[in-house]
Amino acid sequence: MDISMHLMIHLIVKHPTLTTDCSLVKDCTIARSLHPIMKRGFLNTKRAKRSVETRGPPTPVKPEMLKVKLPIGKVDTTLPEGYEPSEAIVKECDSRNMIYPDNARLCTTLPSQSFGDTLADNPDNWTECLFLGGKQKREIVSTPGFPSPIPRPPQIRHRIKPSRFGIGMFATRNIKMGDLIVSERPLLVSPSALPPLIPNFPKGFKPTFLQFTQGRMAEYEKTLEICLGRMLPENRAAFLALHNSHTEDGSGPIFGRIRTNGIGIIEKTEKSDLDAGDYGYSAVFNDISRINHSCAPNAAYGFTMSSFSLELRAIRDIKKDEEVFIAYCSTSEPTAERQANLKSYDFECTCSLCSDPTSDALLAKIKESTLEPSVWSHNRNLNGNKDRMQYSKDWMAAIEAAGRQNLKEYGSHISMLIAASFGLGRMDEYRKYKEMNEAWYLAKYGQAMKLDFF
Ligand SMILES: C[S@@+](CC[C@H](N)C(=O)[O-])C[C@H]1O[C@@H](n2cnc3c(N)ncnc32)[C@H](O)[C@@H]1O
Repeated sequence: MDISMHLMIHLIVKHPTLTTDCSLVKDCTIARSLHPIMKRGFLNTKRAKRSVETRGPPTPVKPEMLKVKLPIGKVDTTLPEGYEPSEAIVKECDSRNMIYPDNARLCTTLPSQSFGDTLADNPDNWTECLFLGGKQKREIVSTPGFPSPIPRPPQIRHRIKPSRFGIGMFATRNIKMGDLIVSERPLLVSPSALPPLIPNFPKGFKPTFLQFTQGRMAEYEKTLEICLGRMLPENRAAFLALHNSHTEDGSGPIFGRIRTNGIGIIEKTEKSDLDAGDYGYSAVFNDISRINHSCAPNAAYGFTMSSFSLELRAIRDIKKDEEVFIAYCSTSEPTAERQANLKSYDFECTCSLCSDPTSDALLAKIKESTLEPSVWSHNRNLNGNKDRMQYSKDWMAAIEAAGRQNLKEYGSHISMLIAASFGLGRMDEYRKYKEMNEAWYLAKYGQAMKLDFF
């Protein structure tokens, strides 16, 4: 008997539901029991009787209670006496299944993984995904080319090691703007917002908004435990080794790490409401989640659906041994707004911009610099094009001196230089700015955004 036959018999014995044509790790859906435990004989136990007595059916909830304002910092995390998160009812399904009800909480592994596969079999790794409904899985799996191998730089260009801010990522060689630093498949993808899980508080208990949110987070943690339980042990250990800046606000250890390390990869489709399937999704990574924040970052990222990986690229040239930074918040906001947006990460930013009192005034001028209509108007006049070139070169130099190449205005000035150099027939400069433009766009928006110019 050959080794693959041995393996198959072993798998079928170990996983009796497995048939020879279905060796893939199964999906599962997660529902909730109204009561904490649902085992044979459950209703005869003391705990169950108490539960049946004290818990009613979930009470209707006012929509404002479901608004996603998560606590940060140190808050009162006590939950009412008698409350326990509901037990999850897990139902396995064939991982080739694509149709799931909109309200299903679906755990699936992408790309599909075979039973017994190890990271040596697939160094590109797998992602454990929690989706609300089947829409995201259908969209991802039907992406042309999915699952393509993750792109790799020609040599390893990053290292994870201690930094001023805990652990961080560092460049192991000089990296040019636009170059790939690393691409990585997430360990976990899950909804960016808290799903609408209503806690079953004891009958008659009227929770405050904070208590209600604490209950929702406790319920959600149970779901996340199931996702984590499906991971390869190495991936689970890597996830749990990540930093958690939400240890005192009631987020569980898994949700806390998602809040600390998650990077938005799938936008929600509707801005205003959070129907199932319209949730945005965020991803947590082994290496990329170690990158610290700067408001003047030297790297940016884009998610590529076909390889299901995040591509991290240099948004400006990076020197060997320099720390790699991304921005955790929008960098086109003034300092006070940025600091407020960073509160949930539990640190005060001390980057070169946050510590420079003149940086907000310069930011306002940079934004205005691309709004000037005379700069953009079609200009065949030779002097006009010369003026435009000088204007954009000066602004690019100012933006570079501030290390703010990640601002979209930097890209606008490169585009302006392409047009003006073309108008002046300066083809060497034209080619130089066109190359720069390609590198910058790739870093800023990833593979998804390709710009055709001239
Ligand atoms: C996504 S983790 C980054 C990796 C983290 N340094 C680690 O040790 O794993 C985010 C956390 O890193 C720290 N951090 C990131 N950027 C920082 C900065 N600019 N200043 C201070 N702390 C920072 C904060 O503790 C933040 O909650």
